[in-house]
Amino acid sequence: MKAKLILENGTVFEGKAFGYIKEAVGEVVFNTGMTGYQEILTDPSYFGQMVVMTYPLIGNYGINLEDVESSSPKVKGFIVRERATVPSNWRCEMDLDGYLKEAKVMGLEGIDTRALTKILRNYGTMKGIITTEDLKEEIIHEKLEAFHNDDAVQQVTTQQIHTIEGTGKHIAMMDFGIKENIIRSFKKRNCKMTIFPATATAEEILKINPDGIFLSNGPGDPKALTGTIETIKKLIGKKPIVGICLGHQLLALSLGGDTEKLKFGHRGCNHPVKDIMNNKVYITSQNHGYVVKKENQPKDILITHINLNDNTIEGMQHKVLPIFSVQFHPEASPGPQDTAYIFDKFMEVLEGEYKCQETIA
Ligand SMILES: NC(=O)CC[C@H](N)C(=O)O
Repeated sequence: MKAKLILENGTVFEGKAFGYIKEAVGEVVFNTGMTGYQEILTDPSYFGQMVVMTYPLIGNYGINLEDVESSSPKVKGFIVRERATVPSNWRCEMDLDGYLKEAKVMGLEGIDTRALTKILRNYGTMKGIITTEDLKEEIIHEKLEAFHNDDAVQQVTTQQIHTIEGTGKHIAMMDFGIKENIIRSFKKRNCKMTIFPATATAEEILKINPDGIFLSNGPGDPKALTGTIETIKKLIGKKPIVGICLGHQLLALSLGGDTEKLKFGHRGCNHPVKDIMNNKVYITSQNHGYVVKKENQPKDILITHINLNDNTIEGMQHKVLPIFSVQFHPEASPGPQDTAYIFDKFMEVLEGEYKCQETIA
C-alpha cells in the first residue's frame, strides 16, 4: 500500500507502508548504523521517535527474540530505503515486517533515505507524519502540532520496584527506559540490582542501602524530568553514582549544569570519542538528541570524554565525590564494545577506588 512521510517543513516522501499499517506521528531522527536494527527498534530511548536507517538495506538477517533491548519495539515508526523480504540467518525467528505488525509499529520503505537524512542534517530534527491517506494541509499541521513526547519516561519506566539477584555489589538502578544490555553488563559483573521506577524517591532508594546508584538511559528532554532532578540532588554525596546518556544529562542538571538540544543528534555505531584521561580514542555507540552544555558546566566537574566529530561533551567526573557519567553507550547493542571498561571503572569505584582525573594526571 502506498504511504508517505510528510515533514514539518512540508517535504513529502512517497513510498510503501509495511509493518502495522496505521498513521504515525513522531520526531524523525536518523541512525547511521549498518546493522543493529533490532536493538534500535527496542531501545526505549527512541520512544516517540520515527527512526530512519541510512544504511540502504534493512532486515536481511531477520529478527531473533534474544537480542532485544526491551520487551517490544519502542519506536513510533521505522523508515528504510529497501526492506529485505527474505531474511537469512541461523538465529532468525521472524522477519522485520511480521515483527513490526505484531508490535503495531508502522514502517515506510522505498523512499530516498539519503535525501531525507540530508534534510534533517541541514534543517535539524523535525516532526513528521507517516500516512496512507491524502490529508489536508491544516489537518497535517494540527496533528504535528498536537504531538509531544513530554511523558516519554513515564511510558517506558518500570511500574514496580524489582530485584535481580546477584552475589556481588548491590546497585540501585533508576530506570528511565533502561536497555537490557546495561542489565546484562552488570549481571556479568555479578551485581545484585534493585530496579526503581523513575518516580522513586531518594528515601526509597537509600532505604535499601545500595553500594551504588545507576542512572539509566531514556527518552525525551532531560529538563522535563524536574522531579527526578530533585531526587538525584538528594542522592549526590550519599552513594557512588554513575550515569549513562539520559542519566548523564540528569546528573549534569542536578549538579547545576545545563543541557541543550543538538541540531540533529548522534545516532549510530561509529562515533569517535576521546577519553582525555588515558588519551585514547574509542569508537562508540550513540543515541541522543540532547547534550550537556559546555557553557555553565556543572559545578565541581571535570570533562573526561569529548566527541571528536563535533567536540561536544561525552563524559564527566566529579572532582571530589565518586560520581561519573558518559553520554555514549558503553553497553553497545548495537555497536562496538570498546568502552565496556566504563562498567569496570564503576565496579572499581564501588570497591572504594575513586580517582579524580586531576590526581591521576
Ligand atoms: N539514549 C538516551 O538515553 C537518550 C537521552 C535523551 N533522551 C537524548 O535524546 O539526548
